[in-house]
Amino acid sequence: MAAGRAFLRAAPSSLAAGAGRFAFACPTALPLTAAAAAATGPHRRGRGRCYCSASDAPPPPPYVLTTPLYYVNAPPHMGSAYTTIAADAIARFQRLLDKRVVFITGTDEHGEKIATSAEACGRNPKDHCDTISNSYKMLWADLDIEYDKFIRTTDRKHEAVVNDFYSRVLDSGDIYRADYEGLYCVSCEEYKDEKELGENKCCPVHLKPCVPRKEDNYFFALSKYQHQLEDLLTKNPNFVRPSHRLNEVQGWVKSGLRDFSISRASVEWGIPVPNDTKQTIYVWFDALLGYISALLDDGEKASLQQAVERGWPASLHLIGKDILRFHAVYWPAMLMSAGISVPDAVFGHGFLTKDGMKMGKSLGNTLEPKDLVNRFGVDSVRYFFLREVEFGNDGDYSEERFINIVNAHLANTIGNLLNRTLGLLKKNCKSTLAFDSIAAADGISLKDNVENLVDKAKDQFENLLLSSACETLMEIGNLGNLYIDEQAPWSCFKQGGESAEKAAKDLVIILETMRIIAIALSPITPSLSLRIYTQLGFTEDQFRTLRWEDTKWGGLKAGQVMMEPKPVFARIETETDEKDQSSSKATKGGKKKARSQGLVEA
Ligand SMILES: Nc1ncnc2c1ncn2[C@@H]1O[C@H](COP(=O)(O)OP(=O)(O)OP(=O)(O)O)[C@@H](O)[C@H]1O
Ligand SMILES: [Zn+2]
Repeated sequence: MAAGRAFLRAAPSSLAAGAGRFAFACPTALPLTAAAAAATGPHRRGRGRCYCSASDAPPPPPYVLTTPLYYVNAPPHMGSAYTTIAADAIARFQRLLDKRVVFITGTDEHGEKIATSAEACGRNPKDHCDTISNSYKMLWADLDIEYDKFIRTTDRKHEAVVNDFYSRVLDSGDIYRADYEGLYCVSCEEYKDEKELGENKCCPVHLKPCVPRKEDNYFFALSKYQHQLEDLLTKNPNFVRPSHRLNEVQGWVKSGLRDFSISRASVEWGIPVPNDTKQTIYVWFDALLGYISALLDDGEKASLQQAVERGWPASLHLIGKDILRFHAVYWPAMLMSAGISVPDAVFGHGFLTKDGMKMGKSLGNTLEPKDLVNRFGVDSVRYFFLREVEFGNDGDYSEERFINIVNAHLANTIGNLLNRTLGLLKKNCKSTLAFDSIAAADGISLKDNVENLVDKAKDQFENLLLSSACETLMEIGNLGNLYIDEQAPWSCFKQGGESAEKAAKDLVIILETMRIIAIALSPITPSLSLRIYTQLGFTEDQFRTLRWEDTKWGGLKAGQVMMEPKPVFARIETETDEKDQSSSKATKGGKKKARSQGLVEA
């Protein structure tokens, strides 16, 4: 195929299936949840619903979002979890906007590093890949990750797609054979330019000396795409985000692109090069294709064309900055060569660091996400990393900071406010709302402030400013706390009459604020949001069908009965807390401790 063909956006011929938890099959398209089918019939749009429209109009293209396919040289760590949590939050936000989301993750399983790691564990490579790939899946379940597709590069369908792709690039005249000599970092699986290496020719990421290598390989004519890549980056400045990374990529391209080798003669654990079984395909020329082969359903005809028609191009590749060159330079050029649309955007976030160094499997300086979940709960882990690290920049982990942030924001600002309010409602209103939230907020500025902040958070989510979105939503919580403290409904109830009526309205106002926070924060803290939502008297099924537009003020109606107040978030106890508690027990009968856990009224 000619390299210069038009890059048309593929019209999806059918729809990507959701995760296999839906019980009812729609006859025409996606499966439905039992509840959605019972409540609404088949023609609904959104997560867990079918997308077949009554008018039979073609469905809009899906929002395809990917994480890197993680290398199975070792089990996942907090760095891999960070990208996946961020992607999950973005996918959940897009689903709230009623987009048809295909969230892809998976594992990259070929190459020298995998073969070596398998040997070190005394396993054959396939068994090793099965074990490690599974550990990723288990961690994603622990972290409330709702992916739609999990691709493994050892899947058969993937191999078929890689073969088709290789043939297309060959037909474009972009593959040739040559000798190559250079310095290689096995951990990066990449030849390095000497000028980017540190002392003793060490890789700057892995701090290990690169080794001289000479091979007779197949090459991809990257240099041919210099102008097309320059054009792509100039005409579409949003292709690489954040903007400082675009500058970096433009710098690489401007400095001149060198063809790169796409096969390895010395590596057996890989997909054989078509028509040359002595070589295997270079791991990156294989793994990147996983984003396309993931779109295929299991069991369907596996071909590149079929996969592309399933929803390509990707809307967003979310990656760490370490693999930006592969995604923002090599990958679009490869796609151009094969006559396939380039993705809409690549976002390269920063590193989680430990003592200033990138946390990574090769350096072994990792933090275990499962330990953090066991100790602090999944919402804390998701919230802390997305709130604390400005998305795009590096961030260092500190346990003290983790505990302080999570306690201040999730336990105090959110959990305690809900608990105090529900406690007052139980004591004074039999846990039942006396007013609609719209009527209760008539003339109250808090309502306008909440609405403005929700709009701001939506904008921030849309622009991937995840930390800022958390901050904005916490501002709403702070306004709620300020409001209840200023209005002091506990004393108004005691006064009776109009004051008590006003107090009953104030409780509705706060609970409506909590309802809105629960929805808007659900991309970040889905479990916590569900607990808040069900305490407000809604069902889990209602929670699952929520959309962003449900953040509009007015969801709570008079007569709605709230649940028993139960702390929705357990404050993380520290040694200082324990000391405080023993002294407060002696003086105040433990009231302080109880309040810090969200157990008592103001
Ligand atoms: N310290 C980190 N901070 C943020 N993201 C990370 C970090 N480490 C890994 N990731 C995520 O994982 C991707 C790299 O995946 P990979 O499986 O190669 O893990 P790795 O731990 O970086 O491996 P290695 O240390 O061998 O390079 C990154 O692009 C990023 O998405
Ligand atoms: Zn390296």
